Amino acid sequence: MKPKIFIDGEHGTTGLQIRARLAGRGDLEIISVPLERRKDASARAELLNAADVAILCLPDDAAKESVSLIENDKTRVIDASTAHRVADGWTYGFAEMDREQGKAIAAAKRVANPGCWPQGPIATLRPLIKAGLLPADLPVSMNGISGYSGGGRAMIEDYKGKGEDAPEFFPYGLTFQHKHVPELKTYAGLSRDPLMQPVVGNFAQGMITMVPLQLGTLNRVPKGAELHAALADHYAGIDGDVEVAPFAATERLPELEPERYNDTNKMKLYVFANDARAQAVLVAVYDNLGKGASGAAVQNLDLMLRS
Ligand SMILES: NC(=O)C1=CN([C@@H]2O[C@H](COP(=O)(O)OP(=O)(O)OC[C@H]3O[C@@H](n4cnc5c(N)ncnc54)[C@H](OP(=O)(O)O)[C@@H]3O)[C@@H](O)[C@H]2O)C=CC1
Ligand SMILES: CC(=O)N[C@@H](CCC(=O)OP(=O)(O)O)C(=O)O
Repeated sequence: MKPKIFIDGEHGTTGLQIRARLAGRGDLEIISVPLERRKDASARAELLNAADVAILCLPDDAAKESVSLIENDKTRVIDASTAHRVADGWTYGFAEMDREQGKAIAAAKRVANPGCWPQGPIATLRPLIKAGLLPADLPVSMNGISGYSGGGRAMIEDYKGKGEDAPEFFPYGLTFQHKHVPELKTYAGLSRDPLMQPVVGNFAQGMITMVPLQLGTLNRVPKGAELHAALADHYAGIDGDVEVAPFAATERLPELEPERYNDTNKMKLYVFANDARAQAVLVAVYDNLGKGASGAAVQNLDLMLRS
């Protein structure tokens, strides 16, 4: 029998992308709620309990409701919302973050799909902190730019409605309480709250995250080549969609543009450094709707179905 997959929120931005990525998959049976009944709890409960895997592409409160509607031991869940990312009993769905994380996801009943912003900084910081090259108590800031699809249907409609009048570069999160701070802190392995300074741009899809590092105050200042070697070593041992670019000193790199990996599940990491200044920047380029959401959800689904 083919595994039954229910995408709760299948008519929203993330849900539609997951549907598109699963279209033509003869190994799965997609079970579905009609558009007009998408918020009907009894219709969703029926499908949630019939599914082998339910993928939740909903606002946080609705995702929590969906989990509470599951009354059996069989239905496994991938939650794309922020609701369960640091919750007990949930496995964080970033398969490449550790050597064993893919196995943990494969065995899990409840998987929290990562947020788009934290994945890049986690991908770079976690291996470097684990390798002892950066201390856990390093004060970390991150910045970056995301396409407006990161804000879901409401933001997409807002940007499309404004057209040319939409801001090209719009910083937000200016109270420094972005909803991704807890998962970024937890999975990067930081002991202090990171400062997140996101920007949304006037383009639909794709993102870049950057973590600037002032290394001069550390007891032992790592060289750029050491940071790069530790990252390259981590990802060389892990099957997945994260790649580390060669270490190169360069003023500008044309491939550093946010839309570069759109419609893929790829994430590419870079280390830029100036040893004389004891400064470095860790960069990640990926698709907010790919590795940042729907692509990661499909990657996690495949891991879970193989177990
Ligand atoms: N967009 C992105 O880049 C990313 C999004 N996410 C997360 O994924 C989740 C979905 O986001 P996204 O797809 O962007 O959001 P959208 O707003 O585009 O889609 C959400 C969907 O859920 C429906 N919905 C809303 N409330 C309920 C409810 N109570 N019961 C059932 N369905 C409901 C919405 O219907 P209606 O539109 O009619 O309200 C809509 O179809 C969110 O938690 C988001 O934070 C995660 C990573 C990245
Ligand atoms: C551009 C934009 O607004 N992006 C969203 C993040 C999208 C995302 O990752 O959402 P979840 O954590 O809910 O899954 C934001 O910063 O709130």
